[in-house]
Amino acid sequence: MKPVESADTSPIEATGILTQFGTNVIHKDLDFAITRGEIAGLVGGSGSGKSVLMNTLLGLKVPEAGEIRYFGKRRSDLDPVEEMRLKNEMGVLFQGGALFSSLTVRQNIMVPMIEHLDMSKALMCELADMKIHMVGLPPESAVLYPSDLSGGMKKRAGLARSLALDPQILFLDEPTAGLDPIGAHAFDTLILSLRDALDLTVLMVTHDLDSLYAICDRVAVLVDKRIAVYDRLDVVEQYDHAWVKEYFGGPRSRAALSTPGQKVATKQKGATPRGATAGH
Ligand SMILES: Nc1ncnc2c1ncn2[C@@H]1O[C@H](COP(=O)(O)OP(=O)(O)OP(=O)(O)O)[C@@H](O)[C@H]1O
Repeated sequence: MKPVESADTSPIEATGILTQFGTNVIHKDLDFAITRGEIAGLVGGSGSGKSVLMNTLLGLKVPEAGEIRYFGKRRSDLDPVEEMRLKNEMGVLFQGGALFSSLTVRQNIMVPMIEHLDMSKALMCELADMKIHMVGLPPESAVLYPSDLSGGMKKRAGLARSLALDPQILFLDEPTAGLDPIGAHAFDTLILSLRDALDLTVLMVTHDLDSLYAICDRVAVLVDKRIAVYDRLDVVEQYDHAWVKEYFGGPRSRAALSTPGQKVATKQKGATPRGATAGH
């Protein structure tokens, strides 16, 4: 399912983005392009517009100006079939998992399948159970309801649903929020292994410094309504901006860098210990 892909084009490239609500300008002259196969972190102060940017890249909010290309093509140039396929290429894990409380885990995962795939229910069940296995949930969780799940299990169930249609791009909104350090570390490891196994491109909005250091190839900083810097963390840390200095030079960042603990085996820049819970 790679209809709009061309080998060396960015899965998502946004240029000159302007978004606003009434007179409240959220992004101005914002440029951002994700490289295929990377895990990109997106950080910024509270209210800086990270979620709005994610929604804009997902196509849920139309920018007032600027252009977003998906695999090199403008959304407005896609025909209805390509548009539908593009939607299926983007999986999203919203904060809290956003599971339907009246459906079991398996049924939750089947929701996008029923909407978009033409196959038997039996096959969908089988696929849903594969996703359950993929995210490290026990098989018996298939018939549990969200209220029966722990916070970490809910995240995994949400992740399984976001993978239901085998997307190429995965959007994660605060995936480790609310998890204890051990659960968060396990989730980081899962994201990394899924990226490698499924050749995913991942955009992760997070306040979790440990996650940033553990699994992100590059980190984008959203300040002053635009992406001020988007690079490896060792470069971002040195970026000359007051918010960046405070965020990456503050006590929590130092804790993330120095606390002994587990490491996520990663192909990128040295993995970083997860110790104190980070956030801001
Ligand atoms: N539907 C909306 N209508 C009006 N204003 C909105 C809407 N959605 C978001 N905003 C505003 O856009 C700005 C950015 O919000 P956004 O949720 O993207 O911030 P954020 O960086 O994700 O913050 P946080 O880290 O606290 O979650 C805020 O000022 C918010 O009030």
